[in-house]
Amino acid sequence: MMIENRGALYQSRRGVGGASCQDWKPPRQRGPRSCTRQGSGAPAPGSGATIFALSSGQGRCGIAVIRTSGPSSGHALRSLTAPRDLPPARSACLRLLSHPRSGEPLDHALVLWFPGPQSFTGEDCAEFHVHGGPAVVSGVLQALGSVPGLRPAEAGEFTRRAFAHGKLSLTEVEGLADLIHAETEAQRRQALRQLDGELGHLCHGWAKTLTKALAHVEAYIDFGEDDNLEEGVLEQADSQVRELELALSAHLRDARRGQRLRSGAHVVVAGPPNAGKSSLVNLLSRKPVSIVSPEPGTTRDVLETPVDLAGFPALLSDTAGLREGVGPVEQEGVRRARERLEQADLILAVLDASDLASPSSCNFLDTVVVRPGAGSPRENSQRLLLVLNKSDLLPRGGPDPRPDLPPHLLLSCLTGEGLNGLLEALRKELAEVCGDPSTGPPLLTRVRHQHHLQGCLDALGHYKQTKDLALAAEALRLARGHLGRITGGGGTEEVLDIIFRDFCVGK
Ligand SMILES: Nc1nc2c(ncn2[C@@H]2O[C@H](COP(=O)(O)OP(=O)(O)OP(=O)(O)O)[C@@H](O)[C@H]2O)c(=O)[nH]1
Ligand SMILES: [K+]
Ligand SMILES: [Mg+2]
Repeated sequence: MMIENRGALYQSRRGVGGASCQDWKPPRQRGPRSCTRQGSGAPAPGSGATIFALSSGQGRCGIAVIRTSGPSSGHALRSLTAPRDLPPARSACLRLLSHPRSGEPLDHALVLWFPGPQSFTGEDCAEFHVHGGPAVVSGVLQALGSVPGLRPAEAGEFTRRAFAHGKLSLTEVEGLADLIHAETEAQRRQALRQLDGELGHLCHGWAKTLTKALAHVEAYIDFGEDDNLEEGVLEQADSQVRELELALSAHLRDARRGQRLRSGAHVVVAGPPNAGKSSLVNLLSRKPVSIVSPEPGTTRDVLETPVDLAGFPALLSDTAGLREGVGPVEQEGVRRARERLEQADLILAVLDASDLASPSSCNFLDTVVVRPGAGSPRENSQRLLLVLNKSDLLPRGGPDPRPDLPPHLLLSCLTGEGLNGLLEALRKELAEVCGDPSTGPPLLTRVRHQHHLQGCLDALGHYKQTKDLALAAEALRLARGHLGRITGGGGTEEVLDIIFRDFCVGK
């Protein structure tokens, strides 16, 4: 805040809108999942009804899990297991399930009873672990449908109810969606950390700092002329805001990484014709994605394939060999290859180790790899791994073919020699590109997170610029509102719809 003469700038006794920092409820502390949290802002769609769904995957399987959530869960469980009573809470019991109307036996199943609020959704829940045959599953689903007050669940409705009852924050809901969809180890780690509430905790910590700063500013507004007020309250608020700005900026700089970890890093394989680019793509994706042939200029289009590269998700692109003076079709391929290179997060630059002196190799080294000392560091934080392929064609145990080249790896796609070294190098590079979910700070995996952090930062910018105490307090409230929305406070229905759309029925 740029306050020059505080006495003269005193504006109002309570700031704009009159809301004090007391209005803001500190978010739930992590603890047993039994506690409920008010004010998540999302009404559960159709809450009141009891929902049921198959929660395990579709199709024939050993065990299928069907669950219910809502006030009639206990009644449903009793109806299907009559004449037995409800099992003890949270312990598995073997029961004969029968149709409540016809009495026809359906299956011997393990049943579980989770009285609310100590359940996933916070409501009364029941689980039926039945044999996974399609007829058993549909029989039990039909039986549940015949119990009054029960209806099939919509996609994501269990999780939405958990959110509405304060069992999960919005970032945790996103973590859960990501965990269900995680295809690589790094994605799983990231999702689990988010589900465990790490990002939420970070935001809560930041929001707490803002609440303190706001309290200081409001105290000054209220008692600025009082002698009792501790010296330097506004300076304290300013320094808290400065620290927060630094922290938020650091996280925003990393924002792209988390998004890459969610959707896959762009890894582009490029090099002169016949270097073995397609051979490498096939080797890394463990399937014949691209045609390999001794004829230079085989690959023309950009061929994309999603792969798990050393535990990280990547979109691997094979491209046409870069060379000049070719026909129009190959020329178009070369143009597309160059275009794709610009979008790469990581370039896998491939050269034929036995052909490093050819004009196309030299040209590629000069224009794409850029020799040390010859050019500036790569723009836009793009990374590059230089791979000299066909090492099997070099004399065995001979010297490095080109010690003057930038750091490089030797590989033979033919024999597989050097593949482990390449995967290890890829793991390190991708940890830079996507962030390392085993060690790094919590990642911002969604544009939504980035948007609100930026909004918070902008509001802090206004705080610093304004000379008006009331507006400064308002800017702090706005900044805190953005942090709250990351974890789900006051979320609009549309945002919730988008997030819950990631879920399937039964989750
Ligand atoms: N000896 C040896 N030959 C290889 C190796 N890798 C690929 N080749 C051969 O090199 C030739 C070219 O391989 P490709 O994978 O088609 O090369 P490319 O870079 O995709 O070629 P273009 O798409 O034409 O630019 C093929 O005959 C491959 O069998 C290797 O490690 N050692
Ligand atoms: K080729
Ligand atoms: Mg090729």
